[in-house]
Amino acid sequence: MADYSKFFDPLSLILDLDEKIQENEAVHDSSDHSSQPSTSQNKTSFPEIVISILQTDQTICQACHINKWKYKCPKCEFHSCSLLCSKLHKETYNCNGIRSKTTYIPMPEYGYKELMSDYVFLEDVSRAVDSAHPLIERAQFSHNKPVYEPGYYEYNDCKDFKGSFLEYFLRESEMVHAKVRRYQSPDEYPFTELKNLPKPIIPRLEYPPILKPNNINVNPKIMDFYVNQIVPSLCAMGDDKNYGSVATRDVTCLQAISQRIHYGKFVAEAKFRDPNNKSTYKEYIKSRDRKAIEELLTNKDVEAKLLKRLKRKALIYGQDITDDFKLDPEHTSKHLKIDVDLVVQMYEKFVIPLTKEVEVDYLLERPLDD
Ligand SMILES: O=C(O)C(=O)C[C@]1(C(=O)O)C=C[C@@H](O)C=C1
Repeated sequence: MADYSKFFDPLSLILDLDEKIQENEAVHDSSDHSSQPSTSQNKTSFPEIVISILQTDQTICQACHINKWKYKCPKCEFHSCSLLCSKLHKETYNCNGIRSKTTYIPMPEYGYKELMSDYVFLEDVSRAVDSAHPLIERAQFSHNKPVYEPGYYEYNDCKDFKGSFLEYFLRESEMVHAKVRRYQSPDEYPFTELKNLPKPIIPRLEYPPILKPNNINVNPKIMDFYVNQIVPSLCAMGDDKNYGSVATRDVTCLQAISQRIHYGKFVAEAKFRDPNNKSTYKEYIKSRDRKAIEELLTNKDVEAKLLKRLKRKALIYGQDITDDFKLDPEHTSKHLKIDVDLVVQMYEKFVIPLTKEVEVDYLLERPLDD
């Protein structure tokens, strides 16, 4: 953040100084009538006055140092009293006044508005693209069934592991990630049970405690759907022997889908905090009415928009850029590396419903008192 201790408008400082000096002199002049003799030693010195102005109390505008502040810059928290002072701080600190989506906000100030704004931001960057994009990469390889067959390989470094090559590779990846505290982040959930993962080797990061404590983890469902439905329908039949490449892509896909779906917890928290719906949510939660909760949090318009955007993005990112490539305005499948309709269907039939399931589960576990 900018160092405001050095910020001042010279003109206001002079005016302010003048005022302080006059006040100071008035105090000392009037003290002539008191029992305290006025001496040059007990007058406030010039540097002291400057310091006292620069260390103004927290209620004063940080631009003019005269008026009480009224506005707090959403980006850098600069306090200003007027449009003019706000403009001045923007110019001086080259601040655009737009709240950074990644800025940490202390929990008491983190309400429905911030949660929704973060959610919309994340929705943009991660909900549609990030979880669909890796699928395009995975679709470049054949199904490669052995990757998913338990016991296909024996693992010399862990003889008693009987899972598939994908599960082995996922577990190894998650062990490394656990060491660098990936699963302490409230939007990251491992597929491997936490008790089988090593402790982080670096200290815990403090995240704003937005979510209420909960144990919801739908990764077993995601794994099942991914291996048995997504991969076989998205990839060409057969075996091209690229097992390592396939496993790396699978891990990326699974993590992206998992993050997207578990993000439902944040969405649910935001929806619950919405002052317009809070009491209705509470009522449905108290009566354990899953269906009513789901209906209340469903927004069909958002779903339709999301699917439309997903299709557009998959069409664009899924284009095969060959030498004779020309952007196909009709988006015909001639240059496509992925079955776009299948991706959309997958979201419609599985990703969105499971996100909603997470939202409902979270709300049913959430304490009602705040
Ligand atoms: O955006 C929301 O409001 C959500 O709850 C998330 C989501 C989704 O999975 O994308 C789920 C349910 C809503 O009907 C719309 C979208």
